[in-house]
Amino acid sequence: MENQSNSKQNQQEHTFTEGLSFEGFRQIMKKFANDRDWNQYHTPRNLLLAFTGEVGELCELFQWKGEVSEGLPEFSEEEKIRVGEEMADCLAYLTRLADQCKIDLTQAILRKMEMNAKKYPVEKCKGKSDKYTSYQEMKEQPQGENQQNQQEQLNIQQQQPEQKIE
Ligand SMILES: Nc1ccn([C@H]2C[C@H](O)[C@@H](COP(=O)(O)OP(=O)(O)OP(=O)(O)O)O2)c(=O)n1
Repeated sequence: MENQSNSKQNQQEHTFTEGLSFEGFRQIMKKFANDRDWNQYHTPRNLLLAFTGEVGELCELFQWKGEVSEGLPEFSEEEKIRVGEEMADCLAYLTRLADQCKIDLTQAILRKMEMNAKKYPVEKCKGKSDKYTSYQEMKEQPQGENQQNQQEQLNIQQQQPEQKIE
């Protein structure tokens, strides 16, 4: 009986607690910095360094564990809490960084997800993890010339990443 309810729980979709938007979190972090007179330290470069430091702390928790599974069954409850804390620190600094750079993070996320959907159409990439460049359509060319042209196109795309999805 207990096993049945456990497996039912495992099948349930994992969700985040509702009620916090990116704008809400921006305001929380802004107030946190304002209250402490820390805007003077929260410069873009400092925040970027702090962010990467926290990414490092998150990586440290996974270091030497080998591959871990969905839901982190290999981690203790305490370790899982630490994982959440480090993720929160990463997001806190990223949110502050976006704010201090005057980037609308909500808009940037929505725009980027739309770009991703166009770049990785379901019908072309379902079940495949290839980079989008591997299935981009190439103009019909005679053999040999086509290969050279593909390499040239890849080189151009690598130099101009913002034009990749057009
Ligand atoms: N100048 C600072 C210092 C801290 N924080 C906030 C953002 C993070 O959410 C958290 C980071 O705090 P710590 O630098 O103390 O880092 P940790 O919480 O990871 O502590 P430790 O390094 O001991 O693991 O506090 C901040 O906004 N600006």
